[in-house]
Amino acid sequence: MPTDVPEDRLNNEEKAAKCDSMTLSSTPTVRRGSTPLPIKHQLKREEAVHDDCDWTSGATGPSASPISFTLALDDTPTVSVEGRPDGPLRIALLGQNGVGKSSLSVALAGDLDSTASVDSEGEGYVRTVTVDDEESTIIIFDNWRQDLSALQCEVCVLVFSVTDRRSFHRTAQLRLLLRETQPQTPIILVGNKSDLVRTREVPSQEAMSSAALFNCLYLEISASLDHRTPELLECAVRLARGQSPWPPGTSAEDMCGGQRESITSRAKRFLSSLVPRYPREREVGKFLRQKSRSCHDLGAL
Ligand SMILES: Nc1nc2c(ncn2[C@@H]2O[C@H](COP(=O)(O)OP(=O)(O)OP(=O)(O)O)[C@@H](O)[C@H]2O)c(=O)[nH]1
Repeated sequence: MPTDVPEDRLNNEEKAAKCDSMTLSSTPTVRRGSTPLPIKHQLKREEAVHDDCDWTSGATGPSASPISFTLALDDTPTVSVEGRPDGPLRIALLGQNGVGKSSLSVALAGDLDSTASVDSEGEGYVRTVTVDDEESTIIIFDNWRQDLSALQCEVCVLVFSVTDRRSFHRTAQLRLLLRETQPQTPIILVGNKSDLVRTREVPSQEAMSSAALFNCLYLEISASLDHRTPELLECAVRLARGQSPWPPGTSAEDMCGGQRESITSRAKRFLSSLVPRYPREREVGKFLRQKSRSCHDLGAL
């Protein structure tokens, strides 16, 4: 597994840092997904869109196992936060443009009118959440645009779109950079847009394997449909607290066990339950098979 970070990519991150003076540790700024970005950000967005990520990462094609909520490796991924952080828990969403970070941060922020604060000063959604009967204040950072080494957060959520292979490659790059700059920060790999089944480019199995390489969680969600976003939020909060991502008293087996059966096998099971299994039907089947065989042997007619 490569550990060296390509120098040009690091330079890009440095360039991005120079272009932008925002810092996470200072007062956070807030941006809604629909808020137009300043020109300099739009330019950076363009650059990122045209950023050529030519990483090969295995087979493409239809998803072998469309598991939507999965633990990649073991049930206790590296949790590096020593003790409980004092301040708000910072959750940073990173990923290529258009993968759904803004949509996800809004989904994670919940009901903005009552639970999250969005103002013109910051760049993050602040809300109070109760996870496992414990209240925590969290800040969700939608879009980190600076040098990754300056990123300060308790959990990094690397988002890609399952319909965009390049965005998946981008998360691999980001993970390498993060492991270089802050190896202790827990990472959650998130495959968004799982609702777009027909245009999927990244099979679940491949994403899981990739996450396993980095010993991080993999979750498949749909920010638009708010599918699995509550689970993501809970996992992120627990990891940020320095806990296991799963609810107390449960394990990865408990969490994923009920979802192991793929949609394909569920569909097969459903279809086979529709096929009549009466003796008369069997008789008809036998007759048809005989007839069919007889077509190959005209002498039998
Ligand atoms: N079908 C589907 N579309 C989604 C989902 N999440 C986001 N989108 C759409 O994807 C597009 C991009 O979403 P954004 O949330 O703006 O993505 P982003 O990563 O914040 O993009 P930038 O702000 O450019 O970095 C929008 O049209 C969203 O409606 C999803 O789960 N399913």
